[in-house]
Amino acid sequence: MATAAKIPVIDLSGDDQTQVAKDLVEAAIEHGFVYIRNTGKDIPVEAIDGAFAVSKKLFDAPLSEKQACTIQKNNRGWSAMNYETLDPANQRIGDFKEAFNFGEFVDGKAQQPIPPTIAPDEAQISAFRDLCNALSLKLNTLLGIGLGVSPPDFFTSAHLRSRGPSGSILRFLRYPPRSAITELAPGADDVRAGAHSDYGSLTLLFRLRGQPGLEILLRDGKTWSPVPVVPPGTEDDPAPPILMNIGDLLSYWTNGLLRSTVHRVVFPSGDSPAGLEGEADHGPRYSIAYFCHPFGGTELGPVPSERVKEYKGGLAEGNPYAERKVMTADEHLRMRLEASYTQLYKEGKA
Ligand SMILES: O=C(O)CCC(=O)C(=O)O
Ligand SMILES: [Fe+2]
Repeated sequence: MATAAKIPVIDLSGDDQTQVAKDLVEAAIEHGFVYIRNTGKDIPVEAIDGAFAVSKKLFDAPLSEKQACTIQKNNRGWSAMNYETLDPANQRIGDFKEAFNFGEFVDGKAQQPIPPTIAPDEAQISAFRDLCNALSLKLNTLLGIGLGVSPPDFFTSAHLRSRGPSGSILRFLRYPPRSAITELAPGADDVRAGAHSDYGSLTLLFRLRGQPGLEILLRDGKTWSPVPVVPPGTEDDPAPPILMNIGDLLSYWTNGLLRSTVHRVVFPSGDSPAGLEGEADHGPRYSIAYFCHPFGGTELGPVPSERVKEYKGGLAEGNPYAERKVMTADEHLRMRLEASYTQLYKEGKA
């Protein structure tokens, strides 16, 4: 039986920030994933609880309200069950999930249609997105310091709003239990989210206790390893850690030194795998992701860092996108969206 991934847990509030930066970079090189201990300093626990409450409300809203917000080529809005296919080469049908993507807000107002059911919560969603953005900037700064990039704020400055619009997205996700799916009943090989790497620079992921399902592809390129929601040492924290992972753009910027690790979400298997006791769940699963992107025109060549220059290793296993194929952040995003939303882009070409 698969054993839980041994992903390091980091406390960003450590006194020695140089050490924190180094630990973060080592985890990003070795695993591409790191747990950020959540003691409520960067993102208050109430803000996370509040965001999950709004997410539940959103997905429970009448279908017509969600359909009126159907996802567009700007990557904003609602994607219905099976609409997105994260691993088109290997999936029989699309992901068994619903998702809602929020792009930027201006003065607390969404710049896209949102379901009337959550209109009273608009400012709260905007504030949560801001908190995620601030933590992402902090992590980008630490990565720059830990890698010895010159200047150390190289990554962060590519993410400043003043540089221009970015593809950053706050995403609410709801995965129904297998038992609740009547049409297109999932078969043994079907997944809640197909194997993929993330499209931005880095991702923050919020999960709920007892709702497992995320797996990462290990360095052998074939073993899937479950990622516990509450890893050892964090059981008494006020909230599960925030999971941070490296996306394709930080892989490009570092010639693959930082790993854009392939991951997926599966249906619960029934038993708790070793290290995941208490995480066998049969109800719906909710998660929230913040996909941090630099401004769209950002060029993705390798950054000025000796560590990056010296790196002659490989790219993340099973990730066909870990090597740069395009020049800018916008071009990359467009390439990835075209591959996972075939219907949306086919309609446009007709
Ligand atoms: O729901 C999760 O745990 C992960 C979702 C994910 O990987 C994604 O949306 O990119
Ligand atoms: Fe992902």
